[in-house]
Amino acid sequence: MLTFKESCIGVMKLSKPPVNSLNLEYLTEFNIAIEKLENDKSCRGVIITSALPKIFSAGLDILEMYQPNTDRLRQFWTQVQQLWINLYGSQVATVAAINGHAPAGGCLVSLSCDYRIMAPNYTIGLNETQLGIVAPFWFSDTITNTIGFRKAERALQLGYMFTTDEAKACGLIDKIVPPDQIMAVAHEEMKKMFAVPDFARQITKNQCRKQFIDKLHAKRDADTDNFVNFITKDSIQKAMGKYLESLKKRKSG
Ligand SMILES: CCCCC/C=C\CCC/C=C/CC(=O)SCCNC(=O)CCNC(=O)[C@H](O)C(C)(C)COP(=O)(O)OP(=O)(O)OC[C@H]1O[C@@H](n2cnc3c(N)ncnc32)[C@H](O)[C@@H]1OP(=O)(O)O
Repeated sequence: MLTFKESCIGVMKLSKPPVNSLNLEYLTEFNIAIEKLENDKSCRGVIITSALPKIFSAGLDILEMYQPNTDRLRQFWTQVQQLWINLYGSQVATVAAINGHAPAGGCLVSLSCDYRIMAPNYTIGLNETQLGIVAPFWFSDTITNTIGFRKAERALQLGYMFTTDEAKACGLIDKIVPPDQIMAVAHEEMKKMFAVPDFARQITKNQCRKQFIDKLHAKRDADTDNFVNFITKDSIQKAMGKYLESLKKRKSG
């Protein structure tokens, strides 16, 4: 993770080649970095983007979920939950500068921010069902809160990956920006949020989001148990094995 501060704005650049997949170690690093910025009194905003060309993040590292060690799998999921709690509940203003593809966990990271700008000709969405897995309730709450129930239900069922244009049309992202302007526009959008007194913006954000974060807090252990029980099922392991094979075939084909 490349993290630096530009005045009162923290910039986090995901930099885990080849595709910024989020494994246990990287999620832990991500959480530590965001918590550090959150606790820095001089930091009013955070921009999350990718240091890699063409990929914002490929989402959760599928290899963590394929033929897993159960203890590690539990730790992995605890870090995924924590990342969402940290980002969705963040008191600083957050902008996702999506400069590449953003499937599944990559999409969730961006949906957890306050504002999303995206470069053209990429794809974004919660494609979990295409892997034969199911987005948990807090993933689905987050997309529903962004694009509304009907569109979210349809997109979740299909595991639909939106083009940048489609994402803009349904409100999954807020603005389409050429890649060379994405950081400049992220700073402009940040300034708009800074024009509102921090405490008023923060209380409003809490009013909108707290109930959803509280819901996960109340069910956190059960959510981890569900995840581990679900992922370790033979049928789910088979489906994930097939998906991994299809990724490799697509590469060679
Ligand atoms: C009922 C109760 C329910 C309880 C809860 C249950 C379940 C929980 C749900 C868990 C949620 C999971 C969310 C996720 O994030 S799952 C991950 C989904 N991600 C994807 O599907 C992305 C797949 N990848 C791609 O589409 C493409 O790789 C790409 C990101 C568009 C990039 O394409 P390209 O540039 O062409 O690169 P390659 O495809 O060649 O990939 C390079 C390299 O990286 C490997 N790889 C890609 N993505 C991942 C990944 N997410 N994890 C691990 N590895 C990945 C790919 O296989 C290549 O590897 P090799 O070089 O070794 O071949």
